[in-house]
Parts: sequence; C-alpha cells; structure tokens
Amino acid sequence: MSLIKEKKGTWITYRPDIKVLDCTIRDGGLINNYQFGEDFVRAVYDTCVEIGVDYMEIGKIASPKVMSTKEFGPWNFCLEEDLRSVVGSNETPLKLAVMADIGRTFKENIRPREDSVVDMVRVAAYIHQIPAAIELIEDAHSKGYETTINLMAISKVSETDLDEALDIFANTNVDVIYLVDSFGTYYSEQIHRLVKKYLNITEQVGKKVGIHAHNNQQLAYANTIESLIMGTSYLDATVYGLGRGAGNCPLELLMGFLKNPKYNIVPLLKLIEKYVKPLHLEMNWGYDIPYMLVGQLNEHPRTAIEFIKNDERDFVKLHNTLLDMQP
Ligand SMILES: C[C@H](O)CC(=O)C(=O)O
Repeated sequence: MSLIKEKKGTWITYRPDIKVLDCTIRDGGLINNYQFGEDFVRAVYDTCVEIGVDYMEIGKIASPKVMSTKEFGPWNFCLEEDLRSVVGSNETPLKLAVMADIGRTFKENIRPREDSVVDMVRVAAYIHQIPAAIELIEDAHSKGYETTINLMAISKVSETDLDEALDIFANTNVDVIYLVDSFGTYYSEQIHRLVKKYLNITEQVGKKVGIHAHNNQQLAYANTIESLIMGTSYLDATVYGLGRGAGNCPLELLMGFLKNPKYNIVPLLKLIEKYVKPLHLEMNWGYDIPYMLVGQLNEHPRTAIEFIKNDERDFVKLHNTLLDMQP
C-alpha cells in the first residue's frame, strides 16, 4: 500500500473526528502535587473554552483514603464542590475529564454521571493492572461516563503482551484506547507502526485511538502529528508543554497545525504570556539533558527528576547510571 493511502490525511486535511484534550492541570500536577491555585485552574479552564479544545482533564480522582489531602492539592482528588467552584455547572461545549489511577481510585470515588460536571473518566494502568482497569472502566461506563484506557509505559512491554492487552480492551466498553509514550522514548517511525497496530484492533470494534506523548527527545509534537496523520483521533497536549519532566506536546504547536476553524490560538497566547511563562520559572519543566537521557534509554523519568532536584551536574555519571540499569 502506498504511504499516502495508509494515512488518514495530510497536513492540509480537515478531520472532523479529531478531539483535542488539554491535560495541563493533570500532567502538570505531577510536578507540584496538584497545588495549583484556583485562579490558575480557572484561567486554564476559561482558555480551553475560548480556544475551542474538546476536553480539559482537570485532575485526578484519587481517593483521599490513600493519598494525603495535606500533601496533595484539590486537583488530585477533584471533589465535586472543588470542580464546581471553578467551572460552575460547565454550560459550555468543553467536556471535562478526570484521570483514575489503578490502586488510587476506587468505584466509590466515581459518582453517577448525572451528579457530576465530569464527562469522561480516563483510566491509567500498567500492564499488570489490566483486571482492575477493566473493573473501573466498566463501572465508569455503567455510571454514564465516556471512558478511555491509558495503558502506560508500553515501551517496557513485550509485543505479545501488548497485542493481548489491546485485544482485551477491544472487548470492553471503553471508548478510546490511548497510545501512551510515558518515557518519551519513541521515534516517529515507531509511533507510525504502533498506531497501525492499535487501529487494526480498534477499527473492528468501533473504538477510537488517542495519543499521549512526552517530550524527552523533543519529539512529542512530531509524534503527535505522525499519529494523527496515521489515524488517531484523540490528541493530548498541554499549555506550553507543562507536564512532568520533559513535559508534553505543546498545545499551541498543535493548534497551529490543526485546520478546524473552531480552534483559536489567540487566548492561548494570552494565557501563556500572563500565567504560564512566570510559572515556568518556578516549576521548570521541559527539555533538558537528564530527561533526554532517560528518554533515549527508555527509563522512567524519576531518575532524571531526582538528579535535577538534587542540583546534580554530572551528566556523564547519570548516563553511566542509566546504562547500568539496562537489561
Ligand atoms: C496515562 C497518562 O497519560 C499518564 C502519563 O502521563 C504517562 O505518560 O504515563
């Protein structure tokens, strides 16, 4: 098959199935334990409405029984009253999403859809947590939510296990299966192949594929575009790339690429100017050598985060440590 026929569009095509999901607060909260002020969360929400993105992931719905409310801020729990103090009853076209981590979120943390401003529950799981993920997906689905499965760290998973996992999720009620590059390790040609694998399974059962990319090798944007051209429909991005470690696909880059006239970049530029550039000086996410090294060597960002937190400078030593961790 020629490459053009394999693709679902080119850079000039308008694809009405595309949904942009802003996960600034949820992924950014991994840096500051979800201690964002309400003003900032409201500014991101207002901007998401104005710029026309389809979903905003406003945080996690962790159980206060397993995570301390002293240590973690309100966006780690997303209690209904906290959500409503920012979004009211959200009378806008923007849909709200929350993330449910296996082992930290339980069925009791998911209220019936009609009692909540939340529209979508995104279940985040590692490969060994699939049975618990399915239970949570089915629970959220039966309560009326749109659902996604974000299977994390797949760059550490064998091809046969990944194939089996995709088959399993294809037989659930989940709406979207996410390709998650947790360690920012994939090159665009690998994304190309993986999207084809995901689509081969999801297209048979009427599900969509999403992409969540990290920027360790400065490829989050390129990989997001590659995946969208190959047929993913749900695209994760964050304002100015705000996110753990090297951060994520920058939303403003993606907005520039997309052709749907409903998207409007101008309010986003204002948000970056007023809030996000100053925050960057404090929170300091984004491309850096330690994050590059963990991305190149397919390791969790925690080693790089620790290195930076301790103000270490010896990149060669870090490189050797990471090499020692290789199988
Ligand atoms: C599954 C989520 O998207 C979590 C995350 O950020 C990751 O990269 O893993």
